[in-house]
Amino acid sequence: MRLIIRDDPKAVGEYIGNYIAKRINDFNPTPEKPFVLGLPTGSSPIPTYKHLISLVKAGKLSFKNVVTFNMDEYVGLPEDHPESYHTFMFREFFSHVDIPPSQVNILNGNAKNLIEECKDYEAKIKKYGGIELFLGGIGEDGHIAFNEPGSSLASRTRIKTLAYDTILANARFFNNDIAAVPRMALTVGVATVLESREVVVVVTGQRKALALSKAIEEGVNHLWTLSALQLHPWALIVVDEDATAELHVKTVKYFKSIERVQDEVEAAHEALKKQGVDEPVGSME
Ligand SMILES: N[C@@H]1[C@@H](O)[C@H](O)[C@@H](COP(=O)(O)O)O[C@@H]1O
Repeated sequence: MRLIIRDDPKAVGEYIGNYIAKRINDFNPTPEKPFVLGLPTGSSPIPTYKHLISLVKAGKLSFKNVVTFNMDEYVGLPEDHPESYHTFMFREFFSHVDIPPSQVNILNGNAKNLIEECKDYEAKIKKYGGIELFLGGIGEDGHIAFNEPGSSLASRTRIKTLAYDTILANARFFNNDIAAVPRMALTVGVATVLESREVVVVVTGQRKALALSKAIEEGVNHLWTLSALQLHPWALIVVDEDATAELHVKTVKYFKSIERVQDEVEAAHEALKKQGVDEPVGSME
């Protein structure tokens, strides 16, 4: 796992935006072989979306041959509700880039059969050959997507009851009316995320600091589902200074030293890929 520390959320967004753009451009996607990208909602990825939009507007990136799968959606919230993840994604991102809407996949939290909806979502991801890069965010309790504390680390896309902490945290999007926050969501599982070839997670703000330290300084633990990333061979967490507040100084120093040789790692990874070796370089993980 690598940890990249930047000064503030804007710099984090620029870093991740450039990173994703490079991955997509290097992949050289076509209609027959699209780049499959997993995406999150939340305030943390907004600077990344802003930067990706600016790259598209500058002609440096295109989403024409990108297929996206979103991480999660509330159950029972109308699709056109201002706080549905459908609305969020089109408002913050999809409406500003050149992705054909038919290539956007978001779980339908109003499906008649929610279990089938989840199964079909997993099947569709498989049909596309899996997710190339999953971008994620985390909750204050360390959840990735809506994989709340105690979620199975082998979980797949499913219906999930939201933790009270998450309902409280998300009340800010519903005029601070706790009763208005949906109690359930559909979410990809921890295993769905771990199965993607690469995972990039954005963590910004001091309120995420405890979750970050639990996830990277302690063991793999279903109470902090982000910690499952320790099992992924090609994981990157990009954070701002505020999010490092609970980390040991030696942890921060270690990851900063790793960053210094990151370019070499990237170059080695690329060289291996060119030789047809799929496994990413593991020495820096
Ligand atoms: N289900 C979403 C998560 O996928 C997201 O990571 C989290 C963080 O949101 P924010 O970035 O606004 O803190 O919010 C919700 O819980």
